[in-house]
Amino acid sequence: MQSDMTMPLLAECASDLSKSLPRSQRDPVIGIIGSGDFSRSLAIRLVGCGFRVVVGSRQPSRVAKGVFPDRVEVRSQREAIHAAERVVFAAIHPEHYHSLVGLREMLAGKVLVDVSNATTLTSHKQSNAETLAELFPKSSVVKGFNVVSAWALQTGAHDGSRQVLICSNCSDSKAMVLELARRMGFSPVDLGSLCASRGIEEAPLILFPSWGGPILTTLILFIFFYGYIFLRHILLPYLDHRENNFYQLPLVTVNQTLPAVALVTLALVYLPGLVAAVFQLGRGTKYKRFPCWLDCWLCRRKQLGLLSFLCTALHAVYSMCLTLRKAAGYTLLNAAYHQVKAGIENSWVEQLVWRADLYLSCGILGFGVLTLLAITSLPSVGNALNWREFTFVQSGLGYAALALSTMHTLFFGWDFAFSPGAYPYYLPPAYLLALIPPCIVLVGRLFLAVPCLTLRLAKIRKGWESTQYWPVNNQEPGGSREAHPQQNFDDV
Ligand SMILES: NC(=O)C1=CN([C@@H]2O[C@H](COP(=O)(O)OP(=O)(O)OC[C@H]3O[C@@H](n4cnc5c(N)ncnc54)[C@H](OP(=O)(O)O)[C@@H]3O)[C@@H](O)[C@H]2O)C=CC1
Ligand SMILES: [Fe+3]
Repeated sequence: MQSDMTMPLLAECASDLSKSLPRSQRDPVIGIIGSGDFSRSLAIRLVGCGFRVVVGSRQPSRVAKGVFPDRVEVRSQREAIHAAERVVFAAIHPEHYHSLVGLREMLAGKVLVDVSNATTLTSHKQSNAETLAELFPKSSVVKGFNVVSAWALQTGAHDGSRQVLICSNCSDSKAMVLELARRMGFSPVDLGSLCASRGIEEAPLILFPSWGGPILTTLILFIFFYGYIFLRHILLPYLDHRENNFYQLPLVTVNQTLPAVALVTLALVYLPGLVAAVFQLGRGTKYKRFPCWLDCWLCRRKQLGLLSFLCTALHAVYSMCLTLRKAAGYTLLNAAYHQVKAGIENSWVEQLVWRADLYLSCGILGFGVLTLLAITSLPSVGNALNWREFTFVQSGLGYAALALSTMHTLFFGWDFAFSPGAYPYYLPPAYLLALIPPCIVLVGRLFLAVPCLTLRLAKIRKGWESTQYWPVNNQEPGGSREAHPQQNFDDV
């Protein structure tokens, strides 16, 4: 590595990068080898951030006009490396790295950024960045800009995809690339030495890393409620008195399961916030780390909320299709026949009409608010909101959605839960079980709204700490005391 030899120059360049330079000839020149898709996205982003870019192609004349913005120069690979002050991106596939060996001396002393992704998950292979470092021992190889899709490079999407992972054996070169990433509007994460490069390269291959837990939770809830409803409504009546309800399996049982899963999942979105608030109140500080399980749970709320939304949407569609079923037609005809036989002319029951209307209205409103929550959780929409608006939508409207869904279920149950007929085989209806978590959350939220608790929590979230956390020789809060650089989770 060239860290010793190039240190003063690299440091100088790093400080250059940190300055907000006007778009002029003084802008740092960045070289990109390769004129493919990634190169194009990177170049657009770089020029947009005030850098001058020279793309190095094997055949510059073959690169169509308009592929790159006008401010990007497309030259030969040699010219691009020569023009680049310090940083050269290798935006070519790793299989072709050896084709650059002839340029080794030109690349000596420069920072060579490897952006390649792995194509397969292997535990024994050398990473692409390590291969590049072996091929170019006189250059400082920095691994970086992975996980970011070409789309994110172009749009600068304000979500997790803004995070770029960076590692290198040369700390000065790494510092420079970290600063470059920051100037490009990303949130770079320093992962240490080049040993971390394989993990970085393989990161994009790991599918839905943050969805595993929420999907598994939803699946377990689905299996539990489906099994429970099957047992209570279908299997036990069949074993008991040969009542054949198996026709309910594909639609009715699924439609009873979905709202139960949706309700519990939605409660699981708001439960960790309450638990976190209880932790903060109990500890009297917000600077102490939450337990890992709570941290992890808090980070999965968006996914749980979206899965709850999916179940609710499916429940809405299933419910609308219920009347289209053959079974619904037969049931209606049978009921009409029995009514005629019994000589009943008017079957209108005012109370049941109110019940059905309130039940439907709460359901529709709850679904509407949940849809709004799902839309605002999209990065492009969420970014258009300021912090207070986002908190209002995600927390205020979130609780409204939970309350409406709970009321929808309560109106569905009406007073049925109090009749002995609701407990065949001593099993309560599934919706009663599903009501437990949201009721805990709503009651917990009301409890936290008690003024003395709200005020204490607000103080803690503004940085106040209980006296037990003051250092012995500095009994004044806020004095020279340094906050723990740990958990700072306000959004609970
Ligand atoms: N960090 C991230 O998230 C992402 C990283 N990548 C990585 O970026 C790299 C480039 O990907 P992408 O732009 O999609 O690929 P493309 O196939 O679109 O472009 C590759 C370019 O490499 C150049 N090249 C240089 N030498 C050779 C050679 N010997 N044979 C063939 N081509 C050569 C070509 O440009 P020319 O003909 O002008 O020389 C070609 O346009 C890959 O390593 C990929 O893994 C890609 C997407 C996202
Ligand atoms: Fe419903």
